[in-house]
Amino acid sequence: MSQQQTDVRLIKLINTITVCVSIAVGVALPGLYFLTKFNHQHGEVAAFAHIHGSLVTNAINKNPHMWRFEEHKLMALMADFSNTEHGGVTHNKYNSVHSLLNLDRSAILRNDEAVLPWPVLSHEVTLYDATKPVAFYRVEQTMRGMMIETLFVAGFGMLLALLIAIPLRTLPLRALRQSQQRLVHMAHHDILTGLPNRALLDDRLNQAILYARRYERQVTLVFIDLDNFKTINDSLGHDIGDELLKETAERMKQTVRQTDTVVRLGGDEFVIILFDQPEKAESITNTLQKVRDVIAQPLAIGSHTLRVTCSMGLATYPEDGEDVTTLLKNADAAMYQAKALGRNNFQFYTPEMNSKLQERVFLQQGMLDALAKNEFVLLYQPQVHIQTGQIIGVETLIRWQHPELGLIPPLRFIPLAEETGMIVQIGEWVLRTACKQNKAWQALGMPPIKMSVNVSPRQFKEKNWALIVSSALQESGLEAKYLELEITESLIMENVERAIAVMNELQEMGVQLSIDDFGTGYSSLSSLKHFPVARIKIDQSFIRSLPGNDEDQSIAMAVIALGHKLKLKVVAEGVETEQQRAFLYENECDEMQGYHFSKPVPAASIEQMFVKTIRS
Ligand SMILES: Nc1nc2c(ncn2[C@@H]2O[C@H](COP(=O)(O)O[C@H]3[C@@H](O)[C@H](n4cnc5c(=O)[nH]c(N)nc54)O[C@@H]3COP(=O)(O)O)[C@@H](O)[C@H]2O)c(=O)[nH]1
Repeated sequence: MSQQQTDVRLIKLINTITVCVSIAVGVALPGLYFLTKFNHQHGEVAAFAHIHGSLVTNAINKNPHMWRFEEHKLMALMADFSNTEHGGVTHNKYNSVHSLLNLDRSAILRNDEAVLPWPVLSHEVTLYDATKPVAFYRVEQTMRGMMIETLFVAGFGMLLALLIAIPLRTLPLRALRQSQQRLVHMAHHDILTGLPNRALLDDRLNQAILYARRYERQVTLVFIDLDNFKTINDSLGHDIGDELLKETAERMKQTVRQTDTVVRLGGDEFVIILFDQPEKAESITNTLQKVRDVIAQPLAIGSHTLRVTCSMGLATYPEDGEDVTTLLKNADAAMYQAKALGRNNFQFYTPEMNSKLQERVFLQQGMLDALAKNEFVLLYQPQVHIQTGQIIGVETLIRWQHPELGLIPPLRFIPLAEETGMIVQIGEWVLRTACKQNKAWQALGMPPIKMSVNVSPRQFKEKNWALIVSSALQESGLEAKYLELEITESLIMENVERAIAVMNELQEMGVQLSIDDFGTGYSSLSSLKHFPVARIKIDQSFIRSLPGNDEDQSIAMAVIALGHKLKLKVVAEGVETEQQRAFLYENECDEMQGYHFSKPVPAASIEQMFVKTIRS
């Protein structure tokens, strides 16, 4: 049954109850009053008739032949009884007419000649001489007074019924109306922020498009996604995340015009409909800048001061789409482009963006069963001891052998896997395969080397991550000391305490840890000494311009010195030239990895490298 039908039924029920209660009060009250009064008066009249009747019967019995002639005496008796208290019975306030009647019911005596006002209540008793009926005694009383009183009570009853009926009907109807309004509001608004939701977005955007079509104006749809919301939500909890969303929503609302609509699509995704735009880019840019600035303002929640940025994508009617679905799809594509371009910026939609989004969807769907179809492959890049030139380990690097797109590099699908959570399964597969491969190399008689595996933030946050690592080691039979997990600096900095706890757990298992991309993640140098890591990897961006660039020289030398002071091994990434190798050799960097020695290669190539090394 629809909500509308239920409501109609409820209204009918409320009306019926109101009518029933009104009738009960308005009719039953005077009815009850009348019945009580009637019974009382009827009883009184009957009592009078019996008492008087017995007195007259006494007179008859005393003087069986003469009582008919004792008119005065009987009259006095009747008058007496009709106006005074007698025998414990108080006389009724309504006048009574007492009559002594013949057997043919013609009057012998009557105490009052006045005609009693209608309606009249009467009671008759038969008078006997011995056992023989000789007369009747009748008492009559008017019910007029009682009827008038009943009318007053009826009037009062109706007033009371009205007083009850008004709130009885209006209160539940008001509550019903309020609940209907609440339901309608809930159906069109987001509960957390109070902003319009997707359903209302369709309606408002349609209206805006119709208006723009008629007056030859434009409508711009801005798709907004908060950049680092997920990290905040995961690390500080949902309550803080909710507060952040509420405040961000309020800030956006305050920034745009009242005719514009801010919508929450869900999660950390918002949409703004910029209504009635004169032209496309220029005037909008100011608004977008304001929205971006207002979102980026620091926000104090509890003891935390939070900063979020946002990525925005824009699609404009009519140029980028003429209906709600197309505009939304294109603004979404533009937003993804903004994300891909480093976040915290806005992008206007271009048709090429859709092909990127299509690829994204295509990859996302393909990734779901790529594991089952065995489409992922691992390459291994040697890590070399700079002083001896010996391979001391390899870094595991994934590739996706796509049946249609060919070999896909990790940067095209790992961020997507990270976003969708698929990285957890993929990462586990990489870990297990890498451990088995290293053990297989050992079984082939190769000298034991260290196998480095990249750990993504999402994987590291898994509650049972350490357990997965231990199970991969057990399953492969690889000793923990031959496994190294590479964790990025920014991952550690997301939640330093937890990262240290997990790293300690892994270190206790005997697994080695290294900090990847060192120098790019703003880790505080003081906290570095608490990280249970064995190695730091200088990011390739600092190696690329060596030895020519003075600043990169200083950074590389500083990282090497810092690492050695903390008793850590230092590895240089992305070493491509002999000059770079020489610089690192002179500055006592411990290990290196890069195209200068070898690109990432399949497992068989690593085996051949070892065979060559042994032969030479
Ligand atoms: N979570 C996981 N991340 C992974 C995994 N496999 C790879 N990745 C990450 O993807 C990023 C890109 O990797 P890739 O394209 O494989 O690039 C690596 C090397 O090929 C490249 N490299 C190495 N030497 C050189 C060089 O001399 N020049 C040059 N231009 N590039 C070089 O560097 C990448 C290795 O980077 P890093 O991991 O920082 O050591 C990359 O971030 C991978 O981490 C995976 O299984 N899981």
